[in-house]
Amino acid sequence: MATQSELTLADYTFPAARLRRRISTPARTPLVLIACGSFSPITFLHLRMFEMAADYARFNTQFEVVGAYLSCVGDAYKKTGLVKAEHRVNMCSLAVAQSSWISMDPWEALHAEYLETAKVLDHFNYEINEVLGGVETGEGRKKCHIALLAGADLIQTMSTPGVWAESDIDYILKNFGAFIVERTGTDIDEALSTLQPWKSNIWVIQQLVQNDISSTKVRLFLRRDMSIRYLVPEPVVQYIEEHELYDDDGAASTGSRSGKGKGAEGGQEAKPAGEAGSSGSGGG
Ligand SMILES: Nc1ncnc2c1ncn2[C@@H]1O[C@H](COP(=O)(O)OP(=O)(O)OP(=O)(O)O)[C@@H](O)[C@H]1O
Ligand SMILES: NC(=O)c1ccc[n+]([C@@H]2O[C@H](COP(=O)(O)O)[C@@H](O)[C@H]2O)c1
Repeated sequence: MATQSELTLADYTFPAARLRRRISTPARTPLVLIACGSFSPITFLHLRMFEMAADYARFNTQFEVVGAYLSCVGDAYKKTGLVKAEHRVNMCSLAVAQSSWISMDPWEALHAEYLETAKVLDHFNYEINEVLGGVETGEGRKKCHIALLAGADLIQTMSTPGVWAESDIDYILKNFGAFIVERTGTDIDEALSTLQPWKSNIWVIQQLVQNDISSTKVRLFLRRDMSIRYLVPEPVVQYIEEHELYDDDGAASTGSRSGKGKGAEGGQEAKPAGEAGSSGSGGG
C-alpha cells in the first residue's frame, strides 16, 4: 500500500474495495457511515463508534450498513496535537487494516486547504452514488444514504457560535443526517436543543459500555512516557514509537498550539491522567 506521503490528489482513487455493492434486504436503504475528525491518533473508541452505529442502524432503523469510512482533516485544520496528515492517514489505515467493512479515505487529508465537512460528505456522495451508481438490490439499483458519524461533542459544536456556518449545518443535517454517539461530559439534550428542525435525521446512540478514551488522553500519556497499549490498536502503537510521534507537543506536528476552540495542551498545562483535559467543547 502506498503511504500517504507518496500519494497526491492526482493519483488518488476512491477506496471502494470494502464497500458492499449489493444489499441483502432490498426493502432497506443502504447506508454508508462517514466519521470525520482529527484522529491524532486514532483510538479504539473511534473504531468502536462504527460498530455501535451499525448495531443501532440494524435494530432501530430501516437502514442496512454497506460501508464506512474514516476521513482525517488535513493539516490546515491546525488543532492542538495534530500531527501531520501523512501520519494520521497511515495510522488510520493500519487501524482498519483487518476490518472487512471500514475503510480509510485519504481524499480530505490530501488537500492543503481546510475542507468543510459538507464538502467532504459531498465527495462521498459523488463517489458512491454518482461514480459507482449506488448499490444493487436485486430489484434495481439504489442510492446509498451517506451519514455523518460523530460523537456528541462534535454535534454540540454546531450550537457554538462561529464554528459552523448555518448553511452548512442545514445542508449536512437535511441531506445527510448524523449518527451521534453519546460522550461523557456532553449533555446530549443540550447539544441537540438547537438542532430540533432536523431531529428526524439525527440518530442518537447510547454507549452501553461507557468508553471515555480520547486522543487528548493518549497524547498526554505519551508525553508522560506512559503506556497507551490497549487504548489504540497495536500497529498504531508501533507506528507512534517508530516515528516518535507525540513525544512533545511540537514534534512532527502541524506546528499549531491551539485551534478550533480546543485549548492548549502542552506538557506543563496537562492535568494528571485521571483529569486529562477534555477532547472537545465539553467532551471527554
Ligand atoms: N470517547 C468518545 N465518545 C464518543 N465520541 C468520541 C469519543 N472520542 C472521539 N469521539 C468522536 O470521534 C470523532 C473524531 O474525534 P477526534 O479525532 O476529535 O477524537 P478525540 O478523541 O475527540 O480527539 P481530541 O482529544 O484530540 O479532541 C468525533 O466525532 C468525536 O466526537
Ligand atoms: N464548518 C465545518 O464544516 C466544521 C466545523 C467544525 C468542525 N468540523 C469538522 O468536525 C471534525 C471535528 O474534529 P475534532 O473533534 O478532531 O476537532 C473535523 O472533521 C472538522 O473538519 C467541521
